[in-house]
Amino acid sequence: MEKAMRRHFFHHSEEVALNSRSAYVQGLDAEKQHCHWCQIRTFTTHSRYPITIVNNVDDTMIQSNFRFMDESIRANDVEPTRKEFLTGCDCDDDKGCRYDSCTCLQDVEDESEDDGDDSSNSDSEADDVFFEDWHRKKLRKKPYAYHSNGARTGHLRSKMLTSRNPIYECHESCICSPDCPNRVVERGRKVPLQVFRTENRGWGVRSTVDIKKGQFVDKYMGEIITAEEATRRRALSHIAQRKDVYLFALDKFSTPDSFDERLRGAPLEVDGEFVSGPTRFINHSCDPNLRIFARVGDHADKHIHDLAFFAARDIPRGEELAFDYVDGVDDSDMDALDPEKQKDMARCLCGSKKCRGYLW
Ligand SMILES: C[S@@+](CC[C@H](N)C(=O)[O-])C[C@H]1O[C@@H](n2cnc3c(N)ncnc32)[C@H](O)[C@@H]1O
Repeated sequence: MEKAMRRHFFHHSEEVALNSRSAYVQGLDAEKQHCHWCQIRTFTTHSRYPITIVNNVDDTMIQSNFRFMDESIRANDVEPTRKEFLTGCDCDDDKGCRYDSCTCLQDVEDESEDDGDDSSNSDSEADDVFFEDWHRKKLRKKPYAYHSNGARTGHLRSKMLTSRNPIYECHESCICSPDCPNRVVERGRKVPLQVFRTENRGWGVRSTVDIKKGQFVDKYMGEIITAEEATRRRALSHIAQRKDVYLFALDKFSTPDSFDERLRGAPLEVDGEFVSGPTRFINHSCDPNLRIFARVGDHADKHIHDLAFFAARDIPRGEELAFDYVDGVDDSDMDALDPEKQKDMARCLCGSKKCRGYLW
């Protein structure tokens, strides 16, 4: 690790490059492109919320064919949505985005809006003044995904946190401002993350600050590829069915009778094995402190929705971050209950009291 640091600072620093012959400079540029520290330093939020890599266990480096990116990249055959189909809300006041008229929330199901969770953070006086007019009586509040007042502003509400509902956010095509309370994932990671070497499960991830229940941590990034390409990569992978651990299907809105043909067929997938952000190193736990949610901004981009990690409970700094790789799978369906099948299964080393014993 120390060797790699030295190589980084002394062998491809700006100063050396400027004073060198051009071929040498080109060589250094190529070297920089493959340097994990250089890749991380290009992240937009790195200076405020740095990502660090530490290994106090052994000499292992992050695999050299891995590349850190702070946004997913679309494969060439995955077309972006045509501009004329992009839409946003026309709320000219951010507070309006909490109400029925905000088109970003048009697909949010109208459940009881009072989940008992917002009681300590009921609308502020400013909110009350703004909506004391007839709007307040006429427009129904939507079950908003985030707290919008008090200490928990921007944190996912408890009811949402335990659900499997997607998150609908306002976004860059909307009239509301970039400060709209309904743009949490869009504003990006605000938690410094550390990729660290664990004793027995390769690399893992932790935060160097405390994280609050419901707080957004980061997105899962990778190459966005077609279902056919994902199948091809699974077949080619030397890690066989374990390739699935890096592939996430973007299937939250997929349904055979959708009017959007992109949602009718096999969904796109995100492959984070070789190109991804720090969340690609998050390990599994049977008693996880994170949950992953589908998040959509523009409704025309449902087929390419984000995958966003949120804290399922308060997480003290330094505690390893983990999510359940098989969240939602009924325990009774699991092969882990069958002693014959256990022979081919990977042992789970999460160490929690609730450990199911096997990863898959
Ligand atoms: C998405 S990667 C996570 C990062 C990985 N530890 C690394 O070093 O690249 C998933 C792999 O991590 C390991 N892993 C994750 N959670 C584990 C657990 N609870 N027990 C044992 N191995 C685990 C398995 O090898 C799994 O294939």
